[in-house]
Amino acid sequence: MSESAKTGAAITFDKVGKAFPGSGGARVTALEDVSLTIEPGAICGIIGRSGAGKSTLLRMVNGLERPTSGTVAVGGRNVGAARGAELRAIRRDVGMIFQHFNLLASRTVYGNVALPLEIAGLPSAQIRPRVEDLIARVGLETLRDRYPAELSGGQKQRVGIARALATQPKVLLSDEATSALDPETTQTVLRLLADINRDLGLTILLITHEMAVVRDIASHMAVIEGGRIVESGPTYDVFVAPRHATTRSFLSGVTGITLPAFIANRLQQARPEGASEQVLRVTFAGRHATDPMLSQLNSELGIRVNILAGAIEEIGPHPFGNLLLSLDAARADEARAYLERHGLLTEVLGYVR
Ligand SMILES: Nc1ncnc2c1ncn2[C@@H]1O[C@H](COP(=O)(O)OP(=O)(O)OP(=O)(O)O)[C@@H](O)[C@H]1O
Repeated sequence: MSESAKTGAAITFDKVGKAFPGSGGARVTALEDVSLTIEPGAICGIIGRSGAGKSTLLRMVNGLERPTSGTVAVGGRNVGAARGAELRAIRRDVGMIFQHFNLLASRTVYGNVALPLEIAGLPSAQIRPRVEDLIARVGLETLRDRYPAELSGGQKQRVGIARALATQPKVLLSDEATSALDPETTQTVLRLLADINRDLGLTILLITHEMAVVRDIASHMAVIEGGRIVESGPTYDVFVAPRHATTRSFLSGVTGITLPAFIANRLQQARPEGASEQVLRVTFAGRHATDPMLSQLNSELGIRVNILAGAIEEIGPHPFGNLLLSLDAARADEARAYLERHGLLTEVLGYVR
């Protein structure tokens, strides 16, 4: 960037609630008691199912929605209470990108990126170099005079990103920005966002229903369900030791490991009478490896395990792995204690006869 970039701003949600008027005088609670702090320069992914409250949460950061209770602050400024010039100033600090790009069809790439600066009343001599810079940053120099209809989805999102950065915001909001893109284009857009975060230091808050997006880009994450944050923390920590059932179910989609059908169909929560096998998820992080552990279980304790499925993932530079195992239920407590003592995390998924 030719002009010095601003650093990111913290985003804080403090006991935020939001209710909408519903039909017949009823009220729809979209958010309840949401407290979350996103540090300056972090990339935070909010994941949740449809209707969980993600968009409502995001839209509070730029004042498109106001909380019914609690406060939302950007860089210490209370967004919900801001009006007029103060709200406009906050909005200049908060850029946003959208699932369907929201570009003006009648404007070229250049014209779309320049628009927020024209609205802000910047002199045209200052607009040109900044827009050229932004177009170069997102790699669209050769397409600057094209119209949106002449661009691919990934290129359109690059225009959306350049436009969102035009006012040199401290925060970038991403509303399912890669949901309409194919997996390869998703990766290039996520890489671009990560580069922007690294180079400009701005805080990125993104909402998604895809755990892979969180894994690939977010330093921190929060899981939202029924308007409440059910789990949050550094992405690596949540992936390695998910506590909430919703988090686990999102994770089972992304780790690519699910129980084989012949086991899943027979799985019971309670241990049955007689001989049975316990089905276990074992998670290992960083330097802990399972290979020696599983063979030591056999050589030291005489406990044999069956590996049902397994995969190794990376979160940023850190590897972590997941294994699904089954073993004699009568020896399972002993085996789990042994694995936990050696730094592995275990979770009982159920039992099969
Ligand atoms: N303007 C509104 N008026 C009434 N109810 C609303 C309004 N906006 C959202 N809601 C309700 O609030 C809840 C949360 O909606 P929200 O759009 O924030 O969820 P979401 O997680 O973003 O879902 P999706 O992924 O489908 O966009 C839903 O029950 C929704 O119907």
